[in-house]
Amino acid sequence: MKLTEFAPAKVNLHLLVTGRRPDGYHLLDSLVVFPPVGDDVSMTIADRASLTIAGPFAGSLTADPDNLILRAARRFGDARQCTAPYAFHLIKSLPVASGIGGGSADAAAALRLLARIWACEVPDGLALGLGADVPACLASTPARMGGIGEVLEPAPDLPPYGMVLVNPGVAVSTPAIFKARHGAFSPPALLPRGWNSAAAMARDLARFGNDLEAPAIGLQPVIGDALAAIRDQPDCLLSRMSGSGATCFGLFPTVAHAKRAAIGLRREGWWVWGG
Ligand SMILES: C[C@](O)(CO)[C@H](O)COP(=O)(O)OP(=O)(O)OC[C@H]1O[C@@H](n2ccc(N)nc2=O)[C@H](O)[C@@H]1O
Ligand SMILES: Nc1ncnc2c1ncn2[C@@H]1O[C@H](COP(=O)(O)OP(=O)(O)OP(=O)(O)O)[C@@H](O)[C@H]1O
Repeated sequence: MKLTEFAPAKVNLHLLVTGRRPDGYHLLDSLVVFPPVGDDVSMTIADRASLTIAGPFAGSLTADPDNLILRAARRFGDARQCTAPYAFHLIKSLPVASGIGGGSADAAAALRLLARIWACEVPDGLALGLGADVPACLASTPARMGGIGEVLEPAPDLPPYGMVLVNPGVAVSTPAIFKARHGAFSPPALLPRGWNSAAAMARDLARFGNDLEAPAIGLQPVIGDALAAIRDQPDCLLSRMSGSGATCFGLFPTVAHAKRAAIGLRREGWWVWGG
């Protein structure tokens, strides 16, 4: 029997660093959404745990025991005092270390697969122990993220909108970006209960940026080029970086506008999606 879970990208529509815990982790306020682009994780019964990887970004990863999928399976097995003798297969369609939570999404998909086959809930705290983005990716529904990533509240009602994602071909280390961030902390965003148009949503989000964008551009200036290229597309309502970068997104009035913009954004070495 083969079970499959889609592991959608996570996009931070805004990302404010609101404080720092004594252990060094940062407190965040973010609105996260999960566009319909991502990896696929499947699982079959086997003699022992294993992982194979295919897909456009398979070459950026090794299927070693440190892979977040195998880490997630081990942790879940340990929590249930059993092993997880499953063969996982990952189709890696998202760029690696790119601010859209690909590894977190894969780990969350592995947890969902095991929860399905074991007919149980994922134990409290297990997702967060794998990474700050894993709790949000476990649910993979729009959410307002707080704490270091573990506080998840319902997102405002979202209107229909189009989105492009652009990764300018550079991998970015999340700890390095947090370390490069200096200055005051931001207050959390004040957002309405919902928006009835993409333009209204973009207008409000324009007031709250991504506090990691400037440090990321400092380390990888090509991120600034990606943001400018998105902004230059017809009908672009807002362009920002997601997470710790380097992937940037643009908001558009409709999916059709976003798909058109994605065609205009194609560059050698860039990964582009629109939908
Ligand atoms: C920037 C975001 O993408 C926003 O959604 C996430 O907070 C990052 O989540 P993630 O990649 O799952 O992060 P983790 O693997 O838990 O942490 C990597 C490193 O990022 C830093 N980190 C991460 C999350 C957080 N709230 N504060 C931090 O300071 C820490 O140095 C940590 O050692
Ligand atoms: N299945 C996986 N997919 C991607 N990266 C993985 C995976 N397993 C382990 N990793 C490692 O995790 C690190 C972060 O990768 P990931 O793609 O999740 O970063 P990210 O998109 O910047 O995440 P975030 O938005 O949560 O900061 C990489 O250095 C990568 O080698």
